Amino acid sequence: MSETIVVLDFGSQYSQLIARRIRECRVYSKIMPYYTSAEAIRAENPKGIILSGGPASVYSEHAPKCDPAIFELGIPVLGICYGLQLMIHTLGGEITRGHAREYGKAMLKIVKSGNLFLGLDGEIQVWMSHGDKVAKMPAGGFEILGSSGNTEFCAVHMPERNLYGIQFHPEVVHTPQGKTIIGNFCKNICKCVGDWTMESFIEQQVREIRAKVGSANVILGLSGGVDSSVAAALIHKAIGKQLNCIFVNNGLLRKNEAERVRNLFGRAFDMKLIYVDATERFLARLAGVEEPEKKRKIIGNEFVQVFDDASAQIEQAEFLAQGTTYPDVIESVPIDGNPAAMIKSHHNVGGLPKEMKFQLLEPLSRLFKDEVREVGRQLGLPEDVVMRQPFPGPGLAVRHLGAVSQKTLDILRDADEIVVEEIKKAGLYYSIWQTFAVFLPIRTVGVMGDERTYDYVIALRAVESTDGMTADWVQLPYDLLGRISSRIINEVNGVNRVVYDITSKPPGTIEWE
Ligand SMILES: Nc1ncnc2c1ncn2[C@@H]1O[C@H](COP(=O)(O)OP(=O)(O)OP(=O)(O)O)[C@@H](O)[C@H]1O
Ligand SMILES: O=c1[nH]c(=O)c2[nH+]cn([C@@H]3O[C@H](COP(=O)(O)O)[C@@H](O)[C@H]3O)c2[nH]1
Ligand SMILES: NC(=O)CC[C@H](N)C(=O)O
Ligand SMILES: [Mg+2]
Repeated sequence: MSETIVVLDFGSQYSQLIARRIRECRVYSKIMPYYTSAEAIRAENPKGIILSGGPASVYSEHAPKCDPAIFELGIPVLGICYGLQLMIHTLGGEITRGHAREYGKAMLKIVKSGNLFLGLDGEIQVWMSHGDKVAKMPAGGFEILGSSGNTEFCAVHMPERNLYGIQFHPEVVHTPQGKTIIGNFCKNICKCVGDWTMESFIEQQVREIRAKVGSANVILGLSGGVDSSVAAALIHKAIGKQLNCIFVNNGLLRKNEAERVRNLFGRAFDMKLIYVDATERFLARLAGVEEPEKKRKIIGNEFVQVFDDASAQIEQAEFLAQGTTYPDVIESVPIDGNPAAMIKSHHNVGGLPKEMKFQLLEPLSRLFKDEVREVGRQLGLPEDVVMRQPFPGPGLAVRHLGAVSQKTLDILRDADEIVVEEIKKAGLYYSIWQTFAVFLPIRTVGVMGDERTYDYVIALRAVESTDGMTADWVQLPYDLLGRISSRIINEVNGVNRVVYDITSKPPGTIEWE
């Protein structure tokens, strides 16, 4: 088992960031909801516990509280912001609404470095985001490690039980020494050696996959995207020919994608790859269908059927492997209850047919995306696979407004390829979340070579995002936009106008359907 630090989540927007910072110190981190019992936490055998921040106030009626026995486990605890306030409140101190709220940069004066601020002294810049403050410390036991202009008890320590609390956020980049502070907690205080590396992860997973699967067969839906590709490479390393990948060409893939995936995985990786060309099936079902949700439902259902048919040929297929990653499985704790309304139905092959009785194999379910990419690299996947931009399961259908046809999908494929080529040439592909072309089934008048044209419109979309939940349009350089536009109009038959989408999310969504 890897050394573990548990992050108790009180609904902070930064809980995942805390977990990632710990992993940057080569220590495995696990996020657990705030109501997890001290027993269940102890069962993880953690070297330390971090209490996250959170939107609530400890003195309010429905404030999320942790099991107070956590402070008696003999395991070091670091409370951050709400976590500090809760620790102090639980141990008999007093939290009140501060006179001045503190958001943004502040200076922390370190009065005692101790183990937490080892290597730091004097004044350091920290980032704050709070309205409550510690008004009174519990009687006895605590010492002050640092104060800011507004906050006397900004960093505190109880030596007897190895408890620490800080009012600022070390996990955000605006606390420049934050990494040192989290590193000090992991190494000096929790005594972790830091042996969580992707090499050790791969070795451990290979052993576990072999033990779990035995002599059975595994099937995996391979899309060519990052997650399923890395999962395939990892499982293949463990069980070789017992892995059966099913790659479905739904007729909605990018240009040359089918060939690329077959070459890489079938030939270069020598994987058992079942290639199903279901183009006709999909396009026949989609013929004349304009409504976006209807298109999505048809594609989802058809995927399941094709997958079901293909997997029926595989003997002793007891496991279904998926590229599920950590953000997919973290139990989110809704503190103020904000039920996200259904905007569009995202499709995965994950919606399995009911009759299939598979056990799931999800070897990446503890990793963040950047760790998944590192595993892919270590397994020898090329950079253009591990660094791909996300591509939606329903493919080009949600980037082609209205009813799709072979002819107009080809127009979109050609335009899309030019966009990706030019963005790569400009060195921007890997720093932008997504860049793509959208086909608009409307025609406008133009003039080419003195002749009137009446052709389709392509819209360009480029967005920055960290998780796809919110996004901002990218201010691409005008000359780059110009190059893309003239290449599309010159090289793609049927298009005579290119427009740029300058809508953020919200109010827009990233895909147009
Ligand atoms: N054309 C396809 N053939 C087979 N399986 C597919 C196909 N498209 C999607 N899938 C399955 O659906 C899952 C979810 O798709 P999703 O796009 O979320 O992940 P991904 O393609 O693996 O990675 P990424 O998020 O980087 O695109 C994939 O992991 C894969 O198992
Ligand atoms: O696997 C997927 N299946 C889907 O059905 C799907 N629809 C959208 N996306 C991707 O999700 C992110 C957010 O997209 P939207 O703002 O359009 O909802 C963006 O990254 C989209 O590309 C999908 N991914
Ligand atoms: N970021 C936080 O954890 C905020 C804690 C608490 N809600 C406050 O305003 O002080
Ligand atoms: Mg994908």
